[in-house]
Amino acid sequence: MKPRLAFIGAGRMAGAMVRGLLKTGPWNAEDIVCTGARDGTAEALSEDTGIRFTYDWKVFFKDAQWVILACKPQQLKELPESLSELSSGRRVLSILAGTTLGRLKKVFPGTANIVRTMPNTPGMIGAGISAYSPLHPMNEEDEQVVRAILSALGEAVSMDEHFLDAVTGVSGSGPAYVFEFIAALRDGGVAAGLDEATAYKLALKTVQGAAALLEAVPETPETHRNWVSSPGGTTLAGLKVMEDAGFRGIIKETVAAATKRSKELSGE
Ligand SMILES: NC(=O)C1=CN([C@@H]2O[C@H](COP(=O)(O)OP(=O)(O)OC[C@H]3O[C@@H](n4cnc5c(N)ncnc54)[C@H](OP(=O)(O)O)[C@@H]3O)[C@@H](O)[C@H]2O)C=CC1
Ligand SMILES: O=C(O)[C@@H]1CCC=N1
Repeated sequence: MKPRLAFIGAGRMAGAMVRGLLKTGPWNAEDIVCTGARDGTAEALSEDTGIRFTYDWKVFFKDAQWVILACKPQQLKELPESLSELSSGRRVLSILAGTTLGRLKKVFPGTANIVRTMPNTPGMIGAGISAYSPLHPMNEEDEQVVRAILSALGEAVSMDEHFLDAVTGVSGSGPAYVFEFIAALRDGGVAAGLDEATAYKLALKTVQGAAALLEAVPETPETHRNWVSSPGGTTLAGLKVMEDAGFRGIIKETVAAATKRSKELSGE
C-alpha cells in the first residue's frame, strides 16, 4: 500500500504534506512528484525534499496513482483541458477550499474516485486535523491510502461533504483566528507595560498550555474558564469586557463568514 503520489501545486500545504509523508512513511522521495505554475515552488520543494518535479503533464501523470490537488481554488480553471484525459483512471485527493466534489468531477471526469478534504496548517508539525469526504464510497485500500496521507498531517475524520464548508470555517481557517488572538493578547500585555518579547512568550505559552490542559482534563471550556475565575477577582473583570464587546458573537460571525466564503469559492 504505497501508491505513487503526484502533487498539482507545491506551496505551503503541499510542502507540509510532502514533508509529513516522508517523515511518517511508507513513502520515499522517489514515490512523489510535484508540479507548479513555474514560479519556483515546485523546484524549491524538490530541492528541499528530494521529490521529483516536472512541468510536463505527460511525465507527471505517467505513473501517478493518486493526484493530490493543492493549488489555489481559483487556479483550478488555469489547468489545461488535457488533464481530463491524462488523469483518467487515477484517484484524486483535493485540498482546495470550497471546491465541491461535483465541480472536481467535471475537471477530472474519468477518475476512479475523488476525495475532498480540508486540512489545516498545524499539519506542518503533525498537529493538524483534516476532515474528508469521497465522491464514491471508498474501497478498503483507498480508505487506507487517504488515512495514511492525512495522518502525516495529524488526525483525520470522515464526514459528509455537506459539512466541509463549516469545517473550513472552524478548523481550516481556525489557526488564523488563534494567531490573531495570540497577537492581541501580546499587544494587550505591551499596553499593560510588558516588553514585547515577554508579552509574546506569556501569550503563546498561555494559549498552548490552556489547549493542552483542555485535552488532558476533558471538562468543557466553560468549566475550565470558571476554574480560572475567582469571585471578585481579576479574570471576571477581564471576561466582562469580552462579554460586553460580544466576543462570542464576533467569533460566531467569523466562522459564518469563512463558511460562506468557502461556499462561494466553489463557483470561482
Ligand atoms: N493555507 C492553508 O491554511 C490551507 C490551505 N488549503 C488549501 O490548500 C490549497 C493550497 O494552499 P497553499 O498551499 O496555502 O497555497 P500556495 O499559494 O502556497 O501554493 C499554491 C501552489 O499551486 C501552484 N499552482 C498555481 N497555479 C498552478 C497551475 N496552473 N498549475 C499547477 N500548479 C499551480 C503554485 O505554483 P507556483 O508557486 O509555481 O505558482 C503553488 O505551488 C488551496 O486550495 C487552499 O484552499 C487548505 C487548508 C488550509
Ligand atoms: O484561506 C483560505 O482560503 C484557505 C482555506 C483554509 C485556510 N486557508
